[in-house]
Amino acid sequence: MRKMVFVTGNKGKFNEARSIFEAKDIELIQDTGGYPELQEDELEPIASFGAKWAAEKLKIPVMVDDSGLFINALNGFPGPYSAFVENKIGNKKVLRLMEDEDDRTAVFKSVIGYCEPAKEAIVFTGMVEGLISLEEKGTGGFGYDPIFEYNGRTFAEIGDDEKNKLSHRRRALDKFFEWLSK
Ligand SMILES: O=P(O)(O)OP(=O)(O)OP(=O)(O)OC[C@H]1O[C@@H](n2cnc3c(O)ncnc32)[C@H](O)[C@@H]1O
Ligand SMILES: [Mg+2]
Repeated sequence: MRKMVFVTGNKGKFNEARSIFEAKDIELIQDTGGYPELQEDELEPIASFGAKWAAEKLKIPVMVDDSGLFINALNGFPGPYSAFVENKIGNKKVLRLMEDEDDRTAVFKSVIGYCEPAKEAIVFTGMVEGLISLEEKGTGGFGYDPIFEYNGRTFAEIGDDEKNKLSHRRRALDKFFEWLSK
C-alpha cells in the first residue's frame, strides 16, 4: 500500500486525515517531530516552510497541515494564532470576545504543505465558511469544532464522517490528491 508521512502533533488532524487517506488506499503515518512554525499572517508560508524543513530533516517526502479559524468580526483572529489561542484561551473566551458581535461569520482554513527532499514545497488550500455559535455544542471533533457552525450544526455535532465530506481539511486534501494523481 502507498504510504504518506504526516508531520503533526495534533491527533485530531491526524485521525481525520487518516480516514480520508484510507479511502484513497494510502496509509498515513504520523511523525510528531514537528517543525519551526513561522510567524506570518497567512497559513501558506507556514505550511510551505514547515514541509520543506521536515522533508530535508527526515530525508523523505512529507506533508504538513497548517490550519486555523478566521473570524470576520475579529479581523481574522485567531487565524495563524489558532493553536496558541486554543491552548491558552479556549473556546469559552473566544465566545466571550464574540458576545456583542452581530457578524458571526468565520472561515476555517487548512493549508496542506507537501515536499520531497531537494525539491520546492507545494501548498493546497481548503476553506469552509460557517458561523461562530452562541454556545459550545457537540462532543465530536476537536479544537474549535464545538463553536463552528455549518448549516445549523457545529462540527462537533455533525460527526466525523460528515465533517470529513465537507471540511476545510477535506477540500485541501482533495486538491492534493488531484495533484498526486497527475
Ligand atoms: O503540530 P501541528 O500540526 O502544528 O498541530 P497544531 O495543533 O499546532 O495545529 P496548527 O498549528 O495548524 O494550529 C491550528 C489550530 O486550529 C485548530 N484546528 C485546526 N483544524 C481544526 C478543525 O478541523 N477543527 C477544529 N479545530 C481545528 C487546531 O486544533 C489548532 O489549535
Ligand atoms: Mg502548530
